[in-house]
Amino acid sequence: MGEQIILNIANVNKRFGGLQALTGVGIKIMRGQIYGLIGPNGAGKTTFFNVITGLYQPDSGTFELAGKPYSPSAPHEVARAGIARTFQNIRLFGDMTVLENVMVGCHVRTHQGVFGAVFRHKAARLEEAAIRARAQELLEFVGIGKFAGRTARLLSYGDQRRLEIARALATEPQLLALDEPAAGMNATEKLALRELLVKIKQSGKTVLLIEHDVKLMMGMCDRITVLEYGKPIAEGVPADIQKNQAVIDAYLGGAHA
Ligand SMILES: Nc1ncnc2c1ncn2[C@@H]1O[C@H](COP(=O)(O)OP(=O)(O)OP(=O)(O)O)[C@@H](O)[C@H]1O
Repeated sequence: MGEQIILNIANVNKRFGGLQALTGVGIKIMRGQIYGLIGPNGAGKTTFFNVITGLYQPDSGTFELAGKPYSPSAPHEVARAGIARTFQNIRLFGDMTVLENVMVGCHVRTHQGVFGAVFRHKAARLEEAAIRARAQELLEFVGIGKFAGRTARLLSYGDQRRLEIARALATEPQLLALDEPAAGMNATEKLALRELLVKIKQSGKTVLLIEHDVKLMMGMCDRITVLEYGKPIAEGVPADIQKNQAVIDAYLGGAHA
């Protein structure tokens, strides 16, 4: 089986008024990789992520998902193309149950959609049962199956992040994009997150993530791109990134430590 490029983005430029936030940024991710985006504060990581996922309009750039051009013109277009994302600040339906949160994600890919579910035709009822089972399966997969009936906002912080990941997986994405999934986690939760991401990779999914914890990234990513002041300064396997002088300088630079 040959390697397949799942995400191929080139030459992204993005300006905010007088600030050139991204200059000639690109990324090439192979299917089944965990791919990391790192860089000091203000390097442009979130901006690049927001461009990829349709939240910000780029000034230029080419975008391909699984060999097909996709338009990052709006978040729903990107979701339909097959990129699911999570956010730095957790965005769950806090008053719904844990299971229902994942079921919402499943509905993105079903025939009946939300209206079918509301009007409860027979076909919709059958599909609803299948969705419920699939949602439960995803909760087991991310390790929070026993909390299915709990109100989402009552989950611990780490488990809410797991729930977000389950909900994103429910849309059956080609690419899972995670914005700082370890933010606010303690060391134990971080290790558990790393295990989960490796498991997701082993299930055949591709993951792109931004993360500030460089050590965590080095131990988990297949490849890493480093941004500084909106420009790519290094790309490669963690062992090479760690030794790269430009990367070391960027992190030790102090101005944005
Ligand atoms: N909506 C916006 N309007 C104007 N400037 C912005 C906007 N979003 C980001 N910027 C600027 O673009 C630059 C890159 O910011 P960005 O948030 O992408 O960096 P980052 O690498 O994600 O940083 P951090 O690690 O702190 O999250 C910064 O100088 C920031 O102030």
